[in-house]
Amino acid sequence: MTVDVDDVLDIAVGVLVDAEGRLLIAQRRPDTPGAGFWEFPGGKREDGEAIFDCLGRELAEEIGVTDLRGAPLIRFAHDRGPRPVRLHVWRIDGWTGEPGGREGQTVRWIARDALDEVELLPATDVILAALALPRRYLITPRLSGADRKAWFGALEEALGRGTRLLRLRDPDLSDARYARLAEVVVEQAHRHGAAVLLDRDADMVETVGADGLHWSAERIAAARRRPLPRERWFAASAHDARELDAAIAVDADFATVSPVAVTASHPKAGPLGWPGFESQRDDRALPVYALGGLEVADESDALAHNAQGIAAIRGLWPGAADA
Ligand SMILES: Nc1nc2c([nH]c(=O)n2[C@@H]2O[C@H](COP(=O)(O)OP(=O)(O)OP(=O)(O)O)[C@@H](O)[C@H]2O)c(=O)[nH]1
Repeated sequence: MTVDVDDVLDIAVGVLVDAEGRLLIAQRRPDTPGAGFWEFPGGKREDGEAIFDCLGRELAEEIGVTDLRGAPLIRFAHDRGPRPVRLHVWRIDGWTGEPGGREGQTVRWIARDALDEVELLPATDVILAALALPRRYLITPRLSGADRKAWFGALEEALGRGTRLLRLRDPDLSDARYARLAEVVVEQAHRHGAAVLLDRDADMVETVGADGLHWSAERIAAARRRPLPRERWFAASAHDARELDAAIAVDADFATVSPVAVTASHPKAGPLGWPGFESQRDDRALPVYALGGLEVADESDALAHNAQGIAAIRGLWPGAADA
């Protein structure tokens, strides 16, 4: 008998999101591993089956929906459940049919802010982080040396165009000046429902009412534990697999990996390219943005290579491309 060295099971998972933003969850039946826990519907890939075909088959069998419309959300491996699995998770925004428990399982729609009322399968936190994060992550260009009015005008335009997550980056500013800027930016961003991450000490997040931190790979390497509670975002910069592992070790919610392409801000760094990005990112259990020389047109490549989306300074800053 031959032993399958890759004994990780490939599982296709679909997160159905309705018009109100609620999610469809199903309770595992009593006779299955993980019985009683709630999960997103899905199941094991059969030999030779394409993963999206597997998703279509499982969702038709389990909840009676077909004709799925959606996009890949995240692929990650974990061994926190009954057995090691690699989850291929899709966000599904359109389908045909009325979802219901076709195999005797209970299913229900649940608002995201009610999810702590139910016991979810371990590692669902990774899926929820990916769902909560946008496809685009704006890193602000330096304000120092720029025209202040134009900078704030561009920020307003970016927020108006739908930016929902940004990192305030200005390494030239002292902590005191950075904190003063952060207060203004947080207020402006919150008016648009956008979250702001800072790259300084954890205390400043509280002081200026920001939404979290994004630390450099050096700072992550020196950190002993997560500096913020779970309610805030904690993000990490990484450039390779080792730095991503360091981010996971301090319980980061998500990371960036760079540089994917040649960048204006770091011209000397050799780009990874998409295959390099995907092999460094691998199937680690956290959302990872692709960063470095990317723009909106690169988003579909990013999704195809297991990225949460793209992070960028110039590529997402209004007017930067023509500057
Ligand atoms: N469907 C689903 N499975 C998940 C999630 N997270 C997670 O770790 N898993 C794991 O992935 C595996 C799914 O296997 P399954 O038993 O449901 O697959 P299946 O529908 O083909 O089952 P079957 O063997 O009864 O036909 C389980 O070990 C489950 O614990 C999730 O969010 N959704």
